[in-house]
Amino acid sequence: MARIEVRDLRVNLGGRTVLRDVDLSVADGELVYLLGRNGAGKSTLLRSLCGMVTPAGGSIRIDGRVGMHLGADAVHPGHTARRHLRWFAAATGTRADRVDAVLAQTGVDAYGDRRIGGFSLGMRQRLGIATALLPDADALVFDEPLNGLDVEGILWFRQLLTDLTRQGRAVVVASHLLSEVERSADRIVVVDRQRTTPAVPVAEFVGTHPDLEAAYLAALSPEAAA
Ligand SMILES: Nc1ncnc2c1ncn2[C@@H]1O[C@H](COP(=O)(O)OP(=O)(O)OP(=O)(O)O)[C@@H](O)[C@H]1O
Repeated sequence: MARIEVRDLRVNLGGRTVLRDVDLSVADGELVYLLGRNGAGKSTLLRSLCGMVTPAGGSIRIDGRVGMHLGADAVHPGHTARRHLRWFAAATGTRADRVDAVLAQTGVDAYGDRRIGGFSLGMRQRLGIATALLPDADALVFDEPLNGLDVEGILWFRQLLTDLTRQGRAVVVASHLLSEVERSADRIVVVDRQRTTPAVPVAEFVGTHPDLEAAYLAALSPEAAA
């Protein structure tokens, strides 16, 4: 049984269907990237995995804990990074000593006692990544974690994803950065017209196209009909 199992998922938001017929399985040690246009439904799928959106149909099963980073702004600006993580640890029943560990792991320890309201986007992304790492989870979900990271941060995050999957964790990431997807995805899913394509390995997805970008563009529905 896969760590993450989504079957026939349907999600309605604001009176309209955002996702339908979504199936997705992610095994331990696997990194699946979600691609798709702005507004396609990637965040909605990730939020559904995390139990933050109630599906209108279908099922979602995740075996074990989920670590989540669903956006750089899901924090109280008046708190320090350390206080945010302590609060989050208490709220999720996580051992308090993991706060210092993830602060160091993500580099947030350099500004851990500053208020989040004064953080740059990259600093907030790192804090979000720290929050996802905090529960030492079996499954991890990251929504556009690369936006705002500097070059060293992007390299660091790529290595982090490799480490997380080598440790046997199931990881799902939404991103528009095809260069990163190409480098590290095990499988790719495109969210388009409320549906998802089957999760396939990068080489299979690219097929006879010259590169991932060409394959991705070919996989999209015509924009006018989206
Ligand atoms: N709370 C909400 N109420 C109503 N509609 C919503 C809500 N949240 C999202 N939507 C709609 O659901 C659709 C999917 O949005 P979602 O944020 O999942 O897209 P996305 O693929 O993550 O986009 P992006 O690449 O821009 O981050 C959009 O049409 C959006 O307007």
